[in-house]
Amino acid sequence: MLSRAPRWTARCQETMVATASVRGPFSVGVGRDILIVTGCSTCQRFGWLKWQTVDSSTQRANNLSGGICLMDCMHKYHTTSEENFIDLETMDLKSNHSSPVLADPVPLSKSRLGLPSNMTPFSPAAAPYSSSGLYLQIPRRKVGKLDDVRANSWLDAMKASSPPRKKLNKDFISESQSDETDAAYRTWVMNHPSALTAFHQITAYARYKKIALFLDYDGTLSPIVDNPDHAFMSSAMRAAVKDVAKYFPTAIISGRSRSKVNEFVRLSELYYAGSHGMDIMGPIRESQSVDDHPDCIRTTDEQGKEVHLFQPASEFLPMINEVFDSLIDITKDIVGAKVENNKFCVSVHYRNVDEKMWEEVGKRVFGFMKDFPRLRVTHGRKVLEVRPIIDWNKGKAVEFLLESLGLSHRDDVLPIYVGDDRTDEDAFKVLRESSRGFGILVSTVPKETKAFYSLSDPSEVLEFLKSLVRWKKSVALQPEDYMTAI
Ligand SMILES: O=P(O)(O)OC[C@H]1O[C@H](O[C@H]2O[C@H](CO)[C@@H](O)[C@H](O)[C@H]2O)[C@H](O)[C@@H](O)[C@@H]1O
Repeated sequence: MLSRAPRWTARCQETMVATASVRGPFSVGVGRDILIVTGCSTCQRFGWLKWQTVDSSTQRANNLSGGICLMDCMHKYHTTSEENFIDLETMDLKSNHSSPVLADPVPLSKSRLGLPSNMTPFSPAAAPYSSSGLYLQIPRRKVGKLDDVRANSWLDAMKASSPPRKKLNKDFISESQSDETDAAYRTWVMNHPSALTAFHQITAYARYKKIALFLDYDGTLSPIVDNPDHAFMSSAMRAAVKDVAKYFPTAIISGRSRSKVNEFVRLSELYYAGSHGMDIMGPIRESQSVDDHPDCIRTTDEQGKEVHLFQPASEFLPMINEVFDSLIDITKDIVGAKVENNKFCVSVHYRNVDEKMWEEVGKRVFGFMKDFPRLRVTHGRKVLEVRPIIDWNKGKAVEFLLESLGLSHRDDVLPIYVGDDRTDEDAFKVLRESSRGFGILVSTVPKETKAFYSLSDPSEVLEFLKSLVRWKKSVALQPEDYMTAI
């Protein structure tokens, strides 16, 4: 049963399930209905709502009636972490549609999470509390009402999924709006300094360490373009990535299929992880934990080199293919919609769909995915991404690759992850929480992020990679430093 009592600021309305500030998993009940809300210990975000029938004499749930995911995180959602502060008041729980998955509508801020101002996501939590008063009285609701909770949020998320670029924005917003935008960006950059401006700081820290570089592809190495098949990287970027890979172990971790990203990058000196890290080709090292992993096999790459192939979602392949075909079919009459097969995930692009039709795209995709409880839908940049519900993401991929490279559990290793999208947050978080390395978010607009530094766009990423190489070459001229860093 529940070990901690929620701290309530209770309020219940028809359009809102409940208003509460709580810690840890809790349940809310009246009569025979309870609502269980759990947060995620990994993301420290609001997690799932489940509603259950409860035995009124024992107050124990005896029959699972339904559940919805309120975020795009699929970590283990059961947690007793005191860090899970949840503020339902901030959730806009209304609308009339039903779907199995409700994605995170907007980036969550500390206040949205209900974190007290003196508590960062990394600080130990506040005092424990007693186990009394577990149930909040809320009006009995029809399941339909709970279903109502969802749809507006995915539409909002679709709209917010790729804010207009700052430069473009300036063409059609007023000067004062532009000033405001710039001021917000400047404030944000103070909290997430530019990795170029702070380059000396980064290298000072990296001087006696071995850097391992992890790079996202779309929006990081290649600019965001309308046609996903045309997201080519420039030859200057290719040369820079090739160069950094000479000095630092470098991997690309993309939402694309591994073969597609390989085709774009065409560099054999890198390691590649496709499908949001669910398809990793990494080096063979003497790492028992990698070898022992049930989803990992030894094979050879195109050059005949022995490699590790790790595909933790391989059992989902037939299902993903089926979903891919169906999603093509159900969106074929929506002008501009494009469905992309990323092997262990499927992307439904709506960048080129008239905004008036976005809701229709969402309705059809979420409606269809209702029949696939083992798959989930997350939001990328003007794209809905369908993927297996497994506890695997880009953060896990970073850990796996570090292990494969023999770089885990070493104090002298500095992993750096550069990415622009929400799925990259899992990697930023892993690095931040392990205090091992740091993330660099590529963004022209302020975003809630676990990255430490920022870069505005791929052209700055290029500059950063070139600076790393220049720095490394200069360090290499100093033999003792070089030897330490190897
Ligand atoms: O993890 P990533 O490498 O960043 O991949 C995420 C998605 O990237 C691609 O879509 C994005 O870039 C396209 C090309 O610039 C753009 O048209 C689209 O709107 C963006 O969402 C890719 O096509 C998706 O499959 C990936 O999931």
